[in-house]
Amino acid sequence: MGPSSLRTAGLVEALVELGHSVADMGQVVPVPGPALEHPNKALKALPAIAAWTAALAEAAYQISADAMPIFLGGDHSMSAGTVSGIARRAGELGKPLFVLWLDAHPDFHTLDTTTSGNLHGVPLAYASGLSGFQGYFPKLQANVSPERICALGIRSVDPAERVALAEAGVTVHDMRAIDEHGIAPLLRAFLERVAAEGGMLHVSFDVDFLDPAIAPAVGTTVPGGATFREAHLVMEMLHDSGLVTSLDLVELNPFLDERGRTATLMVDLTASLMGRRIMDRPTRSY
Ligand SMILES: NC(=[NH2+])NCCC[C@H](N)C(=O)O
Ligand SMILES: [Mn+2]
Ligand SMILES: [Mn+2]
Repeated sequence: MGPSSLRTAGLVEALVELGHSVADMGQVVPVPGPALEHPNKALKALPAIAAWTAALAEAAYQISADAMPIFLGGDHSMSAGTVSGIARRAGELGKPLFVLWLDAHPDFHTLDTTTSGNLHGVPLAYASGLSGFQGYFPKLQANVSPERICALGIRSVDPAERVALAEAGVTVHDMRAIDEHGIAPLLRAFLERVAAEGGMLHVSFDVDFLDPAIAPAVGTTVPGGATFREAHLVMEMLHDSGLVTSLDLVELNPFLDERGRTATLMVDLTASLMGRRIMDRPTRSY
């Protein structure tokens, strides 16, 4: 329902109004795989998510050759496919891939460490090449280097994730860091790294990055998220950087929305990322 809701809220129209040409590629179709038995009995919908991951990785790899793909979810397990597919493309282009993970959660579980069994909790670990997916998820053709990942807005981390993030060397800017330093300097430092290395930048935007007061339509709300102004600032800085090459919009659940306000906000934030601005700015400000 998430993609339909984003379309209904006018995503395509907003992009066209900004001068972009948009091709709606419709739905990715997964090919069902065999039933899979895993020692972690908590895992939910493992064969289905493995099939989605394979189909999305292939779609992301293909589309990223000549367009800026925007992937509409669906829950965040989608990004196991999109990030790994983009990583394969980046590898072929000989460009380092960076990932900005906008989320309340790092989604850095493996199939062995998740206790909820919800596979939207694992995509970043999978796309980073962590072990513990072999034989269940598609074999990774390329991964994103964990040192090139920046997770921003984090405020709910499980114990196993905390350990794995530190071991892997992921940059985590939690809400405390945002409170203390402001969101702009943290993002600016990351964008400067991407630019210095001539990298591609994939942005994975989970609705629960936002404060539930402005974005209620998500199943995993956590209080104390990014404000309306912080979120638009992030999007505007990303636009000004000229570095973003692909985007995920995930976790929107319209059944939980109030008069479409979350869907509308996600469309408006995407518009900011794609060039909508209040006033023209004389110089780049990131
Ligand atoms: N994409 C998300 N909303 N992820 C939430 C994950 C929450 C928790 N860490 C879990 O693994 O169950
Ligand atoms: Mn997430
Ligand atoms: Mn989340």
